[in-house]
Amino acid sequence: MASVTLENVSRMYGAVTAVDNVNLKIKSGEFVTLLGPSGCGKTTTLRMVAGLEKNTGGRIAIGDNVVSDSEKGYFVPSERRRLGMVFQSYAIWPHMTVFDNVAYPLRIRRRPDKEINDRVMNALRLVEMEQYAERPSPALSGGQQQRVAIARALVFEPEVLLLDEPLSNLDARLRTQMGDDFRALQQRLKITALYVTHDQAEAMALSDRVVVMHGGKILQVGAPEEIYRRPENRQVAAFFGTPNLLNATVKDCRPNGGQYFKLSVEGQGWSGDCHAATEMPKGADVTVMVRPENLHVRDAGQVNGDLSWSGEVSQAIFRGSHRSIMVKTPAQTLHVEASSLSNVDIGRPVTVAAPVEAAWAVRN
Ligand SMILES: Nc1ncnc2c1ncn2[C@@H]1O[C@H](COP(=O)(O)OP(=O)(O)OP(=O)(O)O)[C@@H](O)[C@H]1O
Repeated sequence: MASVTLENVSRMYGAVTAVDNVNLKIKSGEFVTLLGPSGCGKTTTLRMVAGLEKNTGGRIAIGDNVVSDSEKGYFVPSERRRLGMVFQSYAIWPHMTVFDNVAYPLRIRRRPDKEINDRVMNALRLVEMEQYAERPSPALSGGQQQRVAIARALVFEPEVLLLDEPLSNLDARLRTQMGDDFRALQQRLKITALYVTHDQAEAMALSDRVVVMHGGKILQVGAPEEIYRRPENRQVAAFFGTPNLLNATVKDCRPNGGQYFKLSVEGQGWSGDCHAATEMPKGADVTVMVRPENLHVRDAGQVNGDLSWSGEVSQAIFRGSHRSIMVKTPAQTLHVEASSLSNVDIGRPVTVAAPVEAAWAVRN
């Protein structure tokens, strides 16, 4: 398996900059996901690595081989890049059996029958579909068709696998299961994978690292937990779920002994401690992020946390797996995700609290 390197990669369409100076190194065997809202440049980035689109700036390398260098006018076509690709529309041919679908890329390259048979059966075994080899493709479920598409992408033992929203045609339950299965397969085979999705939960569950994109640029690259818990700015924070974002001012900042700084902050009618990645001057305006699942509702006055707010319950919604509780405070309404067993009356005065590890501050 090979690494993938993008150096100052850009793509212009006339005056539109679809991808703007992207730098990224995907290590051999790593699973990296490009995540971002519609139009942020994910697909264009993937298609440039695939060789289906030419970069108008920068260089792309697969392993030690440069495959595209816009300054030198050098471009290796897609079919010579040793890539496997899986797209949203599986592109399974309905008039062929499962075996023939997977064999197709080998047949057009006129490989010997014995090699075709061995490689196809091996690829089908990897996705646990060998017993369906002779089945006509239309007689498969969506999840099975997707596995055939993955087998076909693997049949050439590609150096890198590129996947563009491959699970988005599946229903929610199958999507999670296929995602988990695919992650297990990727780890077992140590495939280098570049994956595109706009689904945050999918990106977090599958990836070694997530690349958050916006407007053609990379906003942040990091392990899923790092990006979720320690976003670099308000935009990345707001991209995952529905965090509480509170305006505050820094009163004090000191090293925390570890990697982070501990801040004392003050907002409208509240104060407390939180963590930050960088040192912040006294008086600096910050946004403090606290995720709904890390907030706890207590009886009024019962302070049990490093940060707390006084307020009144304005709404409580049963959602099956949890209960969404809205608490109106002088600063703003806080969203708390509590156990579905918990129950609170509307209008009741409460204290909302969070531990210091759950509160993360970024500069405004
Ligand atoms: N062939 C094209 N001609 C002109 N503009 C294009 C072309 N392809 C893409 N774009 C523009 O480039 C930008 C990035 O598109 P891209 O498809 O990479 O986004 P995306 O993040 O993959 O979005 P989605 O999730 O909707 O697929 C968009 O503004 C899009 O309109």
